Amino acid sequence: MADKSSRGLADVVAATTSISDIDGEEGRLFYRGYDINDITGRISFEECVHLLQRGDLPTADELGAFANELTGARWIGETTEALLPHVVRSGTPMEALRTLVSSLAVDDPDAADSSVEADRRKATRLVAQMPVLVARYHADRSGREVAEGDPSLGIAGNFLLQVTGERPADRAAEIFDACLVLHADHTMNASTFTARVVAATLSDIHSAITGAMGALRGPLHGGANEAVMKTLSSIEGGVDTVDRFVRDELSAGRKLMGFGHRVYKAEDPRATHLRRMSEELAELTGNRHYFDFSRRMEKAVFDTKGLYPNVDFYAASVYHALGIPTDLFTPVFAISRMSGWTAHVIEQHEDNRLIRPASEYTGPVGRRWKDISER
Ligand SMILES: CC(=O)SCCNC(=O)CCNC(=O)[C@H](O)C(C)(C)COP(=O)(O)OP(=O)(O)OC[C@H]1O[C@@H](n2cnc3c(N)ncnc32)[C@H](O)[C@@H]1OP(=O)(O)O
Ligand SMILES: O=C([O-])CC(=O)C(=O)O
Repeated sequence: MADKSSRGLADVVAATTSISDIDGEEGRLFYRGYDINDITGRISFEECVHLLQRGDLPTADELGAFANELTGARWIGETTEALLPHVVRSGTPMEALRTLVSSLAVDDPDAADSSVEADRRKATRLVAQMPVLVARYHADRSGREVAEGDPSLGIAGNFLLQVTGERPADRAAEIFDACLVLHADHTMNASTFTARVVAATLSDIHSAITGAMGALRGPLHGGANEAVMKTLSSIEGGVDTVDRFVRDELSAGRKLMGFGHRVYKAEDPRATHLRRMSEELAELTGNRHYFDFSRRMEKAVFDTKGLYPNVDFYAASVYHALGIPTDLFTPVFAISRMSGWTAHVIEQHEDNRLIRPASEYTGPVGRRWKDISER
């Protein structure tokens, strides 16, 4: 047994995986051996899901069949439909969606089957269901009918259609599709690790995903994209006030969300792509406000603290420009990460061992019981 604990399990190798890999020194990310820089903008999210869940990029025939499977699974089931009006009334979107994702298990046709083959079918279904669930949630809380889905659109385009109520421009759908690819998997991040811990008790895939949703929600993980938008929009004054804002926040000992990373010692490669997308959308929409503020903040944080932006930083201005409501940014992350989480649950179940690390005891020793009257 290791004789020293690692705070936050930093640098501990907690699993073997063939799904994704990171070179933190060089700032590189690989999905099943493909460099993210090579595939972003070249593969669709559907191809990415196939790669993560099934091991390879699909052939044209495989992609056709897989896309049909995904389109056919754009439903949420009677139980979730019935639960929806109850959960929209309270809590944040991630709280509601965590409950709703769990309820998807009830009407899943493979609910009673815990085989790896059934895991695969459930995994594909969950990827198709998540965007529908987020869109339905948003429509219900807004007191309107969800826009009718379009089976000719992929997951990205259909989601933008159903959330904004407007058919997205082709380029907007392409950019969002690339965002989904960029967020799909990231080795042993907190939510994926959570999913694997749950799966490793031989619990079911919906339980593992429900746990992952809870872990993703926090502002130190997926919740940071929403926090970034709130920070950017809280800055009063012009872009020149950003330097002072950053200085004040950092000198008060507060963290700036969207910066720093446990693994990357160089720029997060996803941030490089998202920065470009943010700039392109600023040009396309004719509104540079949040892009300019983001650039200035990035420079100020780097100059003051030497921290790089992570995936959540430029995702905020990109999602905002795409018309996605701020409190749906983390649910959007979950739509994409569902592909990685489910791939990891399958991998865990295929070669399982209970995940049960050790701990280092730091409490008192040698205490003796006293009767309650003497304590
Ligand atoms: C999809 C994702 O999950 S990406 C990450 C999303 N999360 C965020 O953006 C939240 C802001 N970032 C952070 O809190 C951290 O950088 C994390 C959680 C991502 C990584 O955490 P850790 O590896 O545990 O690093 P830790 O929090 O210990 O930071 C190390 C040092 O850098 C500082 N630091 C790290 N990130 C930040 C930040 N965003 N703002 C200010 N200071 C920071 C810490 O204060 C600490 O300084 P110290 O050594 O002087 O005390
Ligand atoms: O890997 C991490 O710790 C967090 C992260 O960037 C992600 O989950 O995408």
